[in-house]
Amino acid sequence: MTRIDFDALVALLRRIFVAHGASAAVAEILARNCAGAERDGAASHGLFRIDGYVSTLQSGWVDPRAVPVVEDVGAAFVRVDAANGFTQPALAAATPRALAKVREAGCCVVAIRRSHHFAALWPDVEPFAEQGLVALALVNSMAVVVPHGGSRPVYGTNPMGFAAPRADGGILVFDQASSAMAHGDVQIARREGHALPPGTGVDADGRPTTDPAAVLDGGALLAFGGHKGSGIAMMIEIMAAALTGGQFSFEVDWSAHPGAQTPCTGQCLILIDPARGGTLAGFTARVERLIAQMHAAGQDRLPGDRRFATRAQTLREGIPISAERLARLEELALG
Ligand SMILES: NC(=O)C1=CN([C@@H]2O[C@H](COP(=O)(O)OP(=O)(O)OC[C@H]3O[C@@H](n4cnc5c(N)ncnc54)[C@H](OP(=O)(O)O)[C@@H]3O)[C@@H](O)[C@H]2O)C=CC1
Ligand SMILES: O=C([O-])C1=[NH+]CCC1
Repeated sequence: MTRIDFDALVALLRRIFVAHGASAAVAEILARNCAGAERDGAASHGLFRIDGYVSTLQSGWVDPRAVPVVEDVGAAFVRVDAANGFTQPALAAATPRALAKVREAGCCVVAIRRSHHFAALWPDVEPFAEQGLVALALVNSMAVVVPHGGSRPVYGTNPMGFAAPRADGGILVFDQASSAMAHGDVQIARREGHALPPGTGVDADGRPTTDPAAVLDGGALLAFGGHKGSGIAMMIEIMAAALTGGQFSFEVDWSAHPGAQTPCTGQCLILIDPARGGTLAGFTARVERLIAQMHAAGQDRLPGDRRFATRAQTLREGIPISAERLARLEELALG
């Protein structure tokens, strides 16, 4: 293992995206996003995803030069047509308008459609919480999750990311799939030869299995927490696809693009100015009171703590990377 500096990793990933057809603006956003996941130790959506991005770009399934179209459709509603590009550039394009609406109306819905999301959600919500806002992001993906009691996949792994400001200027963040495990982690388990915990998925015949290959090759994942997670996955389909005009996970059809891996669906963000419920200081004091009770009850760490600790360490010491992976990235950067 060696270590790479965050900025050097961003520069290397930027070269890979540009070499595979991305515009400079899209490459910059995706490179920061993916390097940020690796920096934070978010393995399922860091460098592990680069081969998937590249094979998707080579397949012609996504437009890496897409220019998103931002539509102002109400006092607190912004719609974005990502134009078959990646979601993060569409969100970046909508952000100034959305922030202006939050300042005016106290809240804003951002509804993004025709968008590819292949990443973690916390990068989508953290910047808003750092500006004193509460942010909730919902994304659907590709049909790999069986609805509770069903026998074939309908839902995506449908993550939700939530962030809120804290009293000390920090933020509280959670970000999780609504499946028992993220699809990326099942792929990592197969690569590393690990069994899955019982209750993660079923094989092609609908039988419970702990074999990641059986889940990935014709099987499916289960929602976390039985019917409760299944209900959340359903809600996310409605918010990220029905509300935005994006595709449901079961509508994603990339069969004409062998190698494609990025689901083209939709994303919904809800931004709220907590000061409208009183004052920002009052809100953050209430958040701290809740956190104090959680700690007092024995919760030893908050969601986000592991990532923030990893981030602090890797920014200090560099991001660990194997020589083999670094060589592979250098090779991909040549196009
Ligand atoms: N784009 C897409 O379509 C999809 C993306 N994803 C992404 O995959 C990533 C991983 O998802 P998933 O595997 O479900 O996430 P995890 O189960 O690893 O973590 C979910 C959340 O719980 C927190 N957490 C974990 N363990 C504890 C603990 N013991 N006590 C308190 N909090 C804890 C994590 O904080 P911490 O981060 O600090 O560990 C995180 O905020 C997410 O970033 C998600 O957005 C998933 C599905 C689809
Ligand atoms: O890990 C996951 O479940 C996914 N990540 C991007 C699409 C689905």
